[in-house]
Amino acid sequence: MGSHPALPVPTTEAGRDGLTAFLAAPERALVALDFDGTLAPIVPNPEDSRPHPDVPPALARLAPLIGGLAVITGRAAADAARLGGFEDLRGAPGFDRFTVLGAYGAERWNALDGSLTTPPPHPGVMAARADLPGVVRDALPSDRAHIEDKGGALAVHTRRADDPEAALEALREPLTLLAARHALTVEPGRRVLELRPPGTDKGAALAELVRAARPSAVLYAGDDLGDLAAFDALVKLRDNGLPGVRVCSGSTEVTALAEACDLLVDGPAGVAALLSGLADAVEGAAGGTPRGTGAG
Ligand SMILES: O=P(O)(O)OC[C@H]1O[C@H](O[C@H]2O[C@H](CO)[C@@H](O)[C@H](O)[C@H]2O)[C@H](O)[C@@H](O)[C@@H]1O
Repeated sequence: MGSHPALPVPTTEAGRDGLTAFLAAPERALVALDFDGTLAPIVPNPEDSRPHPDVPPALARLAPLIGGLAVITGRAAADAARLGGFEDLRGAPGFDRFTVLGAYGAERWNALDGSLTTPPPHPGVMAARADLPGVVRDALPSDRAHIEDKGGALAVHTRRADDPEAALEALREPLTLLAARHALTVEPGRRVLELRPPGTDKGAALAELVRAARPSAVLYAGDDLGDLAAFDALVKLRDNGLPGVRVCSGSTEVTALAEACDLLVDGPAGVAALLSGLADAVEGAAGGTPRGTGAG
């Protein structure tokens, strides 16, 4: 890896190779980013989630310099586009190729035309919706949890409970049984257990983006347990010859990603600094001129 003062150095050799390959041909590189905890700081109410203030300018600088930019999130795709302010970026340089893969890859929002693709409602979600309030009440007679109805999935949050970790543990078994009754899967996350349709994950979503865009390198950043599937997919892609970097947006709530990553940064502020550092490095290498129109 050449010297780029604005860029942190990955701690693994594969990560350093990934970043070197990224910077060698940024106009063919793919950047895929998780939303909550990676672009947006964690807040008590999911509806209040917004990108860190340094994220939009960093994305605006980076998008025209690279081959492809995507958000892969557990949020509904339309919700992420709205909360992320991505609708406002439509028409901005480089955002014609920007896409949000929501619901762990089951939904897609395209910045090019604002189109949204969602799967038909899953019967298990519809059935579990009716049972869920009672199951939560029975599991937590003396504490509270908040149900987030995402349309295609149901998330039970304990962040606002008196004892969030104990509440999560009390919910784990009853929610697992409820999910099994309705052919759903339980997706654990930061103080949340989500009931969602099976059949996709962030690893499959990332692999599909790579299959479609055929980038020369890929960088994925995430913070939560659902992002481990994307880390695993990136390792498989690397085994098959595609260089890549796994970036962890660090937190004290989830440590598994920090142990599995090539580069640890300090939460969404650190992710924004990394994105901006990438733009600096690309612009520096090109003598201040944006590098091209991309391959995505
Ligand atoms: O894949 P992501 O973009 O990371 O989305 C995962 C879940 O994120 C949201 O929940 C998390 O963020 C909330 C807002 O900061 C926080 O209150 C909660 O404790 C976190 O778990 C979102 O609400 C979920 O729907 C997403 O699945």
